Amino acid sequence: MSEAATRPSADAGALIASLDPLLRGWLPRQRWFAGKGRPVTGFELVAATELLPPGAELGLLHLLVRVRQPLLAGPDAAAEHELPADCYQLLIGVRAELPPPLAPALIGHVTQGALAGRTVYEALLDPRLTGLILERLRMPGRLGVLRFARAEHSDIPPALTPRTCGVEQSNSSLVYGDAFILKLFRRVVPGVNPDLELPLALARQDCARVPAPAAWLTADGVDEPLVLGVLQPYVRGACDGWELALQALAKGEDFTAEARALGRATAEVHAALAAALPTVSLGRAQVELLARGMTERLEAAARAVPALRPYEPALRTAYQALADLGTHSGTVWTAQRVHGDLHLGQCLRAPTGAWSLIDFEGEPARPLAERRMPQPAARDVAGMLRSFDYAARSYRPWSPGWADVCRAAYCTGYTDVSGRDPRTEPVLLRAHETDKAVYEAVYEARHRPDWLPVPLAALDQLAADAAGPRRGAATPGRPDDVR
Ligand SMILES: Nc1ncnc2c1ncn2[C@@H]1O[C@H](COP(=O)(O)OP(=O)(O)O)[C@@H](O)[C@H]1O
Ligand SMILES: O=P(O)(O)O[C@H]1O[C@H](CO)[C@@H](O[C@H]2O[C@H](CO)[C@@H](O)[C@H](O)[C@H]2O)[C@H](O)[C@H]1O
Repeated sequence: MSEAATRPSADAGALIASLDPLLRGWLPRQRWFAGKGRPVTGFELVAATELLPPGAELGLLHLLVRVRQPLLAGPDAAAEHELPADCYQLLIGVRAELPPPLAPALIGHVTQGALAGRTVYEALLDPRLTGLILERLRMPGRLGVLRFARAEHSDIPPALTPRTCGVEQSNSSLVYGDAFILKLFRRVVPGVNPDLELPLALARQDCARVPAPAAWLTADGVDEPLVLGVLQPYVRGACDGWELALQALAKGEDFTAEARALGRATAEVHAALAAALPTVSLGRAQVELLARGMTERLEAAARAVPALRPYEPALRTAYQALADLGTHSGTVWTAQRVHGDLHLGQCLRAPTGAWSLIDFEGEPARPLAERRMPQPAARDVAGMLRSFDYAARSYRPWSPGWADVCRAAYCTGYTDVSGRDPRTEPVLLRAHETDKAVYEAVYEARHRPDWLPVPLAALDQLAADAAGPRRGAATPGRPDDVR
């Protein structure tokens, strides 16, 4: 293919036909493949771009591929996507033969078409090819449907040594010289990706809590624009909040100072987001809509995860209480852009002790339009409160007291900066915490069934609280009712 043949063409059609049998076997095994549990019935090429034309020795193809899969019942049914077929970003290396260190990258040997006789493989495991991707990002411009952009004043040195980021994740990341990290989105959805939009908005506010995008990769000229990757400064020597929380639990150490610092960091990011992007007042109709959305997610989740069904009637009352408050008391909440999937794993602590927040994509299974809607800041607060509970419950013996004090310290830190204590809105907070735990139950049923008891235990407690406050617990509305 030449550069002119970067849109689907007869050549490109032949290319995908030749890769089809190999991708069918390889794709479902990838951690980031969102369609697990449903058979792959075919591929449709959206765009193919040669980042390095496959010459005699080496080639690099950038593919956007729609994966056809039937919708089945089960946990997936709660996670409808807005596209008829999910679109994935693939970076395919092409060689005559794979050198032994690249053996784990193998996708397969092509037997037909222009690449017949060649070996194709996961390009992100090949430093020669990932180095080339960074060089492209350093030079703004277009290649086929791909557009490489760079932030003004960003300084990206050449020839930084690339390595893959070892963690299991929903996307794929590459670290360059411990100076930058490039996140390449795997399942890509049309429209503005909040993982680029929000960090750019925060950078405009000089918010130091979020690494500012240095360069990014998008596609246009396809059906709708797509955000494909974001390069950000790498927080060297950082440890994420989840690891730190587990270490503290293992050593029997207090984590409340960190929890309070995290509360402050969250409030700073919320303030910067509220300053950068529109906020709205949630009147009666909007609160009803919010509560209805939560109820519908609960219903869908209960259809998909049978273990949720016994709690459904009691959990509904948490949402009803939210709707009632909005309707009858005239309470008006403010909604703003939020992180959307905040948990301890999304918080990085630098060796200096400073916390950064990352991964503003929101809950990946939710439609993009929903993820980009202004929401009460309580949504992120609830995500973090759930995360302290997760950490405490994942450690044996379970130490509920550890979670209680962290949750309270987090809220105190949030109040330090915002002047608003999230605990003074217990109905709003409880509804969001319930909604988050319901999401987690679906997430765990789908990805990590062994972890399902963690959100279920929380839902059990939330359902009991909805029926009446637990004995010895503070009255709802009192600041210490957060646990
Ligand atoms: N700016 C950064 N500095 C250091 N490490 C980072 C940075 N951004 C991400 N990471 C690391 O990469 C991992 C995955 O990043 P994340 O944005 O959460 O991807 P995903 O959406 O695929 O989960 C994080 O858990 C963290 O370990
Ligand atoms: O991969 P993402 O960061 O986009 O988030 C997804 O995976 C998370 C698990 O890796 C999941 O988080 C849940 O488990 C965490 C512990 O592993 C816990 O700290 C979180 O509180 C809990 O929600 C997240 O929900 C999911 O979207």
